[in-house]
Amino acid sequence: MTDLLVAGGQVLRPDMTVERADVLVDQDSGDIVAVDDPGELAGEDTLDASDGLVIPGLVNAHTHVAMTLLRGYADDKPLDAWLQEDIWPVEAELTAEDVRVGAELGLVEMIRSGTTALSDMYFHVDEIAAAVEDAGLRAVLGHTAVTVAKDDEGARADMQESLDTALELDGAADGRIRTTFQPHSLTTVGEEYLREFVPEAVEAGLPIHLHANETTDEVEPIVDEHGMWPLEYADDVGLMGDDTFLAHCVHVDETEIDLLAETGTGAVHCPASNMKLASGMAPVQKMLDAGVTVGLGTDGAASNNDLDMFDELRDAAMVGKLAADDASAVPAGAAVEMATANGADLLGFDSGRVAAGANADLAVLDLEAVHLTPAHDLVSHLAYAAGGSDVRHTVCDGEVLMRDREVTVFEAAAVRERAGEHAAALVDRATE
Ligand SMILES: N[C@@H](CCSC[C@H]1O[C@@H](n2cnc3c(=O)[nH]cnc32)[C@H](O)[C@@H]1O)C(=O)O
Ligand SMILES: [Zn+2]
Repeated sequence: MTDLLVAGGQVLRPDMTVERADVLVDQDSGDIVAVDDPGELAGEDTLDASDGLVIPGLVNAHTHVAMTLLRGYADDKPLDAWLQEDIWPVEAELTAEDVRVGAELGLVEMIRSGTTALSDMYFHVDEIAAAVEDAGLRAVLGHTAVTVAKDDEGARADMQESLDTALELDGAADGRIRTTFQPHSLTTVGEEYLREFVPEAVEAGLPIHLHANETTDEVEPIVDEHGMWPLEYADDVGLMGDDTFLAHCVHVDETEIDLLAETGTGAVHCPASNMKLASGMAPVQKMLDAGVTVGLGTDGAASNNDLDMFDELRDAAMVGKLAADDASAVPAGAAVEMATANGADLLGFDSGRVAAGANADLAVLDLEAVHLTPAHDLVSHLAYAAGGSDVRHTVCDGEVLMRDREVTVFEAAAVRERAGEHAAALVDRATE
C-alpha cells in the first residue's frame, strides 16, 4: 500500500467535533484508512497539518464550472434578462476548447479553495470530463438540455444528448466521474419532452439534476399553465425522487417542502447567486427541519462571482437567518454539513467526512492567521471567518492536488493566461 499521513493537526469529525488526530490515507484505494491519536499512525509520505485543521474536501453541488470565462462579464441584472441578453448570446459562441480552458480555470480555483467534488451542468461535457480527469477531482457531470426556442428535432436531439452523455460518461476517470440527466429547468424544457425523456432516464437508473423554483418568474407560469405548484408538476412528470436534486429551491411553499421530504428529493442552495440576481431567499431552515437533504453550490462564476465554497458557507448561514428572521437558523455546523456530508450524499460519493472507510477527499486549512484568532470554535470559523485562501493542502481520492499552496496537477499560471486569452476572444466574437 502506498500511503500518506496527514499529521500534526486538528481534525473535524463527522459529528462536528474537533480533535487532535492524524489521518492515514491509502493512496492505492483512495480511502481513509484510519483517524487516530497523534503519533499512533505512520505513512510513507507525510502532509504537514501542524497549526492546521483537516476538514472533508468541500462539495460544490451546483455549478457551471466553465462559466469562469464569463466572470464579471454581465452583472447587476435579474436572472431572465441576464441569461437572455448577456449570457446565452455569448455561450452560443463558446467552442469546445473554450469550455476546456474555462473548466481548467474553475478547477484550479476549486483546488486552491479546498473543494474536491462538484456537480456541473453544461455542454461540451467531454472537455469538462477531460479537465476533471487531469485535475484529479471528483465530479458529477452532464449535458444540460434546453428545448425552448428550438424546433422539435433540435429539442429532441438535445434531450437525447443529455441521456446519452449521462450513460456514456458514467464511471470515467477511474470512477471519479459520475453523471446526471439534466433538463435545464421546468420552464426551459417543454412538458412533452419531460414526459418523453424523464421516464427513460429513470428507467436507465440515471440520477437527475435540474434548476427549479429559482425565481418567481419561474413559479407563476407553471401555476398558470398547470394549476399546480412547480414541484407538484415536477412530481407529475416523474422528476421527483431520491436520485434527483434540484438547484435553488428559493420559492418553495410548504406543500413543496413536504413533497421534497416525502420523495427524498435533494435541494442545492446557492445563496450568493440568489442574492446577486435578487432571486430571493431560500427557506433553508424550513427545508432542513422537514428532513430535506440540502447541499450547497456556488452556481456559475458569472453569478457569484467566484467558486470559493467558504464564501458560500458564510452566505448560507447569513441569509438562512434573514430568511427565517431568526439568528439561530442555519447555525455554523448546519452550514458546514451542507457543504460536506449533505453535498456528498446528493452527489452519491462516500466523501464529505473524515472517517475510516470514506474517500480520502480532504482539505487542510492554515489556522495561523490573524482572522482565525482566537480559536474558541473552529466550526464557527469555518462558516464565518475562514476563506478559500486559508487552504494549505488539497487531497482528492488520496492524491495531493495542492501541497503548501502549490497546485501540483496544473500549471496554474499557464491556465490563467490561456483563460484570459480565450475569454477576450470569446467576447470579441460575441459582440462584433
Ligand atoms: N445554453 C445551452 C445549454 C444550457 S447549459 C446550462 C445553462 O445554465 C445557465 N445558468 C447559469 N446559472 C443559471 C441559473 O442560476 N439559473 C438558470 N440557468 C443558469 C448557464 O448559463 C447555461 O446556459 C443550450 O441552450 O442548449
Ligand atoms: Zn445554475
